[in-house]
Amino acid sequence: MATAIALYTFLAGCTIALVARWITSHATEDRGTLSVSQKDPFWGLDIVYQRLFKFDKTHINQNWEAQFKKNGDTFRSRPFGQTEIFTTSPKIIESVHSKDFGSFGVEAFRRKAISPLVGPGIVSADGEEWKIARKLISPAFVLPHGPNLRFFDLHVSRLLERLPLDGSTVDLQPLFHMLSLDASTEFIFGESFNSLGPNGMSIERQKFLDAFNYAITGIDKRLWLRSWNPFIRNKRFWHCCAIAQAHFDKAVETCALQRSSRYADELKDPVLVHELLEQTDDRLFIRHQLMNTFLPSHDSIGVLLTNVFFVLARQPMVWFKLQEEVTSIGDSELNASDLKKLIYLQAVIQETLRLYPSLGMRERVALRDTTLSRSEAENTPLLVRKGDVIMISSYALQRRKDLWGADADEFRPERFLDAKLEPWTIISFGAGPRACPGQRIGIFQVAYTIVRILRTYTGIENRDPVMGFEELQQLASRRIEGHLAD
Ligand code: HEM
Repeated sequence: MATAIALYTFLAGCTIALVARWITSHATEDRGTLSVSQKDPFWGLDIVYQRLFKFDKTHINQNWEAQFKKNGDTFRSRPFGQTEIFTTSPKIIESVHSKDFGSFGVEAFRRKAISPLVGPGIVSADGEEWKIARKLISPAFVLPHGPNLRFFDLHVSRLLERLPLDGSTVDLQPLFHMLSLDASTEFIFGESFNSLGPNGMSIERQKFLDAFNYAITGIDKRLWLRSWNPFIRNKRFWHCCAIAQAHFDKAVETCALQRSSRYADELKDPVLVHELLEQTDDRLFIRHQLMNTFLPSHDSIGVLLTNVFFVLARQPMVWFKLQEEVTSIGDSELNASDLKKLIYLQAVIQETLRLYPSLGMRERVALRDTTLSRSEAENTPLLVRKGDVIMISSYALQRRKDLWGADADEFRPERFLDAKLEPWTIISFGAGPRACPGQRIGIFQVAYTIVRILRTYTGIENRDPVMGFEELQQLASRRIEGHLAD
């Protein structure tokens, strides 16, 4: 009986909360000429059902792209009374990311989901808090002479040692993720995890990584559930967060002790922990900033390299063209400016990011009432209310046929050589003040790794029975399976 009363009280409470939310979200007000993607005008239960049960989990980005094809470049829906504006309009994207940057934030939906693991910091902060965090970590990304190769080169050499030379099959994906981990830990702590090293990672680091990876799956759920988060009960998630944080705390202490010897080597790239230790003694704050940077960086180049080789294995012509370009510069040592001159290689990386962006959909929440215009031709401005969510699909934007041509779905790197790009039609690294600070380092590392592989191997052959790109959504989109190269 008591249980039944509690259940009914709970359901009544939920209904009242939802009605209040529906009323306060101005459900009946005209939001410009936007098409609406839902049949149930009140709760949007049809779209909730569709997202939960009809969306193909291995093609989430394509599911959203299909919605844009059906409803136009900008449409809205209102699941449970929450207004969501989905868009691939370059003009709206420009406003949200740049012109009207201050009216939009991420904290409302990211903070509660992410901070149990990484704490408050750049990834989940808005306003002043975000500005301070961004300013603090920025010096570590300033590399006046381009990234230093000495250390990254060692990681790539170790990767190459693990690739067979006898034509046998190899799964590249886990190796690229190890490379990514080794490079990002080098950048953050000045000492790599060396997962590709001869002895592999230490047991302690492996324990940290397992805990961190498990916690990420929890964060992913929390991001999806938004305000329903408190209903998740998972002791293991909290335990894993604690393990990961303890590892970072210990690493910060060790780095603080090594500080004086660190600067003896002037040739080294800046290291994030040391840049932060220069600016503050607050260890908890430092741990938060480090973990906030580790989160987007630890697998970033791993995902991109995997996607590049996914394409190369399926399009040998692209591989041969790359090899021609790389051969033309001989066997000389490579620095950042040499790599920039390899324009076809740069185009291959850009084209991979266009078709397979690691963040296919990103959200922003309106922090105040504002208006946005959709295009030069569209006179009616779009009214956005405080609390509305803007969902920007870079995946669908970067495949729009009216922006990229009839062959938008095809992998054609030449498009980056031929034509001048229209602004705000590609946002693979984000854009505006919040654009990825690691873009230069990331592109450099990816380009360098590809060149080293091209110099070692004459060809590539796909041995993956799955030809299409199947996604695994885990904060970022990545491939489910590795592909196999020769
Ligand atoms: C090479 C592959 C990479 C890609 C495709 C990529 C992509 C992105 C994107 C799309 C965002 C913006 C997210 C948003 O708008 O909400 C972002 C943010 C960020 N990225 Fe990257 N990233 C890469 C590499 C890196 C690296 C190597 C680092 C660090 C060493 C890094 C650190 C960050 C940080 C700290 C942010 C948050 C910036 C802020 O909110 O102000 N990324 N990245």
